[in-house]
Amino acid sequence: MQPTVIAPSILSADFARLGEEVDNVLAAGADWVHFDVMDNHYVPNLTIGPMVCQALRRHGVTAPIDVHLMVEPVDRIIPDFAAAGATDISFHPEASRHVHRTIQLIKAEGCRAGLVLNPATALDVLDYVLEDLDLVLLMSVNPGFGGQSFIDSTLRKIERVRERIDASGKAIRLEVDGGVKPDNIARIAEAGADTFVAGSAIFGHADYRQVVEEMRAAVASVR
Ligand SMILES: O=C(CO)[C@H](O)[C@H](O)COP(=O)(O)O
Repeated sequence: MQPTVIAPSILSADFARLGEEVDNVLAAGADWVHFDVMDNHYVPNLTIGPMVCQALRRHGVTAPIDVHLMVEPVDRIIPDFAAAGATDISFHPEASRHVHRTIQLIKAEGCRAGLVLNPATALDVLDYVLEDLDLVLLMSVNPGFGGQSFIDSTLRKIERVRERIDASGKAIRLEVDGGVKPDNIARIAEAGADTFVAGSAIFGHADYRQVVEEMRAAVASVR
């Protein structure tokens, strides 16, 4: 299993002070910046694009930027995010005509490639591409909005994906996104996740360091 990563989703940050918010959450001990891109087409919400990613790099952010593309079609925007400083780019299989080709495109652009599975997406989609991936991102809410409740059936899914990653023998991260909080993160880690996205739980709290430390301690208690 990969070392633990806590990746705050900036979807719940104060966009009017984004650079400062990202600085503060990284100073509080977060590992990655999780960057949610919504197009009002694949999901019914609209957020931020490559210019904002580039602005964070220009602001001085050096941490990995983990881009979650909720965008359809997806291929055209991938080079723009790579040029803007993304390190990890994940996409939904439904948003790509040719999933294998999209994975190769992300890698050719110098980024780590992830596939995102919605709560109702079957694991079959991993059958012929798992070993090409650097990351599997399991959504534990339906994509589109922050602040939703964790869907408990995701725990069984995390276990199944953990088995498949371990059987592959590859260094593939298992990331979970949606409704992750200090009081459920241990169960999520126990099921097999190593990378944890949390938006409202972190940015909705006055003390980012306290939440990040609480989350990391909860994960450490079961790993
Ligand atoms: O991808 C997302 C929604 O599509 C968000 O990253 C996710 O929901 C995180 O927010 P929260 O921790 O508040 O649930």
